[in-house]
Amino acid sequence: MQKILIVEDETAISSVLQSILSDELPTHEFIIAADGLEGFKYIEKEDFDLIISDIKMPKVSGTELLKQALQVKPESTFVMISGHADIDTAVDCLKEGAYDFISKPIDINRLITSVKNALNKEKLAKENKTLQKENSTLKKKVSKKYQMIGESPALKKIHDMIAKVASSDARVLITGPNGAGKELVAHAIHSQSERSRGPMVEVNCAAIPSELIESELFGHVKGSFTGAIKDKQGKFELAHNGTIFLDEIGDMSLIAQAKVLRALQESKVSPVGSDKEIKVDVRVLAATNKNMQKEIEAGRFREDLYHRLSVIEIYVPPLDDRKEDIKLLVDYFAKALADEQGTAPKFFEEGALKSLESFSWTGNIRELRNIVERLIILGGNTVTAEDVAAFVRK
Ligand SMILES: Nc1ncnc2c1ncn2[C@@H]1O[C@H](COP(=O)(O)OP(=O)(O)OP(=O)(O)O)[C@@H](O)[C@H]1O
Repeated sequence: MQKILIVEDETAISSVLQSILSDELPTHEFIIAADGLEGFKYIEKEDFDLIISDIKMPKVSGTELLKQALQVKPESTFVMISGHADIDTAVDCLKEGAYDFISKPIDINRLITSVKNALNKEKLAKENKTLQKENSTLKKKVSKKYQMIGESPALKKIHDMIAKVASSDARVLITGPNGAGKELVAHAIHSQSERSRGPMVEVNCAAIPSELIESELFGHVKGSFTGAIKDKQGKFELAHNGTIFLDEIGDMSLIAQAKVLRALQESKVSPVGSDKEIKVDVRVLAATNKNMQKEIEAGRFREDLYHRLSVIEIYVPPLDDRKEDIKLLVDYFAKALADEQGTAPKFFEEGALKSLESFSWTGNIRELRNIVERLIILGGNTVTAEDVAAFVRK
């Protein structure tokens, strides 16, 4: 039940207020306090959805009550009641944080509107808080999904680099073989940066046909080419105030590279078929498994774009160069998979771990994760070296 506190020293007025408002708001509970002091005691003890307070009262005035209450309960919503003589004080109350004021003699319609609006505001504020909580839980879940496990010197160095670059807007090129964790690095940079409140938009440059990449990145207007049946926003625009992650940038066509270069130079994008330019504030992260020097020498990648993208370069080494992380990764994946399936995590015997460490992991961490999943499904309750020998062909 929603609760409203009426603080008023004139009992005639407080009972009229209560009677009018309880007709309008029959499901609300009303509590009356005879002065500011009593009102404050109630506020300390209970939470009210709305406090209606007279300004002029003996002992503690309405203004004082407002200040004190907002100190202990900053989210309280106040509607003040003022006499003709204290309109200025009423305006001051608004500056102090009151939601509204009503002057005496009280106009009933004005009172009801103000009270309903104030309650609505309170309801919206509560809903907003719940949404914020849900959002932070979701963010925590997402950041768990992108957790980077490992304590090898190589991984520690990567964590240090991420912490250093996250706070800046510098462009970062993340290099390393397939499945090594480049996407995780990109997510970690975004989530540790100021931009984490904004979007992170990922584009897999290798997966988009070259004739569509321009429209994908910069958007298009209806009718600009066959199939453009309506206006479409590009990924750069969608990433405004956030981060764009250009994955597999080494596979981007030279034509698209020229367009991206222009977007980076001017911080503006032009949708296909439009002469309009849209200003975007986007941090660019890119990743590739290609050797960029070779790509440049072969004329497949523009050197000027490479320099623009690689202000900072983070190299994620293959798993074979950090085998000391295998045990931690196996434990982590075993636990994550058990959580997903709602089962107890399986234990990997020392012998099983030793075998896994002896392999060469060309598919890197992605491959290790798949093998752990296979062993959990096919192996015994405890995964042994024999299980590894039986189910992993290396
Ligand atoms: N250090 C790590 N801790 C936990 N999981 C990891 C780690 N590194 C990679 N992974 C997991 O391995 C898989 C591959 O990682 P990711 O996609 O980041 O690699 P990538 O280098 O971007 O690969 P590709 O070049 O193929 O896109 C993902 O499921 C990722 O969550």
